[in-house]
Amino acid sequence: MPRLNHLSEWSALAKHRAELGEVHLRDLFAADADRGGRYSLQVGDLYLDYAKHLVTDETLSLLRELAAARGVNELRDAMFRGDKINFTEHRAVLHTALRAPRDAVVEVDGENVVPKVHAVLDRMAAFTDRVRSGEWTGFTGERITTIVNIGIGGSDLGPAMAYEALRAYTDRGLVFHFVSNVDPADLHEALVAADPARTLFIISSKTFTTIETITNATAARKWLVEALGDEAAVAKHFVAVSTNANEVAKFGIDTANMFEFWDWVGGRYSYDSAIGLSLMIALGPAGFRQMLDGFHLMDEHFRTAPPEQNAPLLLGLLGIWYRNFHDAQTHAVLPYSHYMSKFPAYLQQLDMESNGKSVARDGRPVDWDTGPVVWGTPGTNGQHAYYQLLHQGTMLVPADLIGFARPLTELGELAEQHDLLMANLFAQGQALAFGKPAEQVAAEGVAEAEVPHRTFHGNRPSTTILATELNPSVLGQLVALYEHKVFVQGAIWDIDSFDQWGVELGKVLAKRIEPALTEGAELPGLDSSTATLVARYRTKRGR
Ligand SMILES: O=P(O)(O)OC[C@H]1O[C@H](O)[C@H](O)[C@@H](O)[C@@H]1O
Repeated sequence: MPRLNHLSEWSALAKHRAELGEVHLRDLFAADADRGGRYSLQVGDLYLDYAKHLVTDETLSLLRELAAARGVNELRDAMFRGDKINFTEHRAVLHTALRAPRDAVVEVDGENVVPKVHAVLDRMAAFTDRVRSGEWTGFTGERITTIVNIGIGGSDLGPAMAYEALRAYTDRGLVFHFVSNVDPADLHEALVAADPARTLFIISSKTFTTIETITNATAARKWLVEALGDEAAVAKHFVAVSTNANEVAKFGIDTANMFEFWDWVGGRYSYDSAIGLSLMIALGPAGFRQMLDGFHLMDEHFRTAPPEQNAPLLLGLLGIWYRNFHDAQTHAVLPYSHYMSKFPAYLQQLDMESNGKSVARDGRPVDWDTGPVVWGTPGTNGQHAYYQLLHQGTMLVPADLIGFARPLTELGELAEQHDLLMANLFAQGQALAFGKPAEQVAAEGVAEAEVPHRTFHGNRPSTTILATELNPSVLGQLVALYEHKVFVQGAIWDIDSFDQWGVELGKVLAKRIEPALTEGAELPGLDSSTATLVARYRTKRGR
């Protein structure tokens, strides 16, 4: 297959981009009274409005032609089939099997993995029921009331994000902490008010060798054993989630208390696996299943919907349009929901660890840009902080505005504020797209010298995702939408979206540097900048 930028479909898009020039959304809307209706999709509970994008019918069809030329559908089918599309690690990529129904068949090396998936889900559900009912007690017979997930990256961000998003559906009698940082402050804050006799630790690590997680888990075990005065307490207060039974046993957790997953689940695609155990305890097995069904709904949509109606394909292609043909370097995700506060951070790993690559499948450097910086915080807070740059800065920042039509019933009378929240979402999409022309500003009587400062050029693209309400299924649909969007982009950029070699070097160097900090070990050949920092640190640390 020719390199991406040698494809005629690529050149056609570049030519089209030049021809479109600075066409304004005001004109695109004026020319088509039904643009808002035509440029929209409904998938499950998600309504996607993509009318406020700098695209025409021709742009969209050229983008779809690029996807076809890059074999996006073929690679998608290979992923769902269990082919080893993670080619640098020779692994299948089957997070979609984690949410497949019980009777589905997905084979890896000739073995159907779906029964294994459901066997673990069943064990998780049984354990969850025991913890929630109080049947599973701590070492001294007390009921478990605090659950601490210790994990990092994909073994933290998914459950932490989803717990926050779905708080209203959780057992409010249980307290949850998600400890990830090797900064001792993180564990300290989780334990400071916790009662050891009532605390359950879930040690979540695909490899069970991640230094931050093992360090925190070791400290937690020490805290527990010291408090309860018996090593035997570990069995009642520690469970593990991992693919690596040997390391779990070495750490001292009985593998009977281990929940398994597999090497064909990438870390950042893993929270539907046993990595979601803390979340399942929070939601209960039925809520967790609703979430998995939401994921599955989007999987099926992605797998079967025609290109014109395929939401992940569309979002992926729009991202390509801005990244590669408008030089947009970042992508903002702006949820208009307080509960979704951790969603952008979750997407950062999903997107940036997947597509922050610069080597193509053929081993040569890419000659095109790949993944953008993904960032964001909940609206409306961002409006009073960085939206200034979105509206009047010099960068083009495509944005996803995410909102929910119905407020949660739990909010009671407070739900009245929801309309104001959503009015802000709609207003921002409108302001970004259409701006406020100088003539309009001047007509309002603004002094001439101030007119340019108060003018909004507009033409800043956004997708609006309006979901019915925030619930487990809808969250699953949303996350899967982004997973598959990232997949589409990786396929087009011709990179391996499922490895993460870029995180390795720092880990190796940290291991080398640590003995220099603790024991003053020599570090031959250390650069003068790092050497000075190390020496200064030791002095200030009193060593
Ligand atoms: O689950 P673990 O093996 O502990 O890995 C935790 C995380 O750390 C790694 O360095 C990777 O960058 C992540 O993809 C992974 O999710």
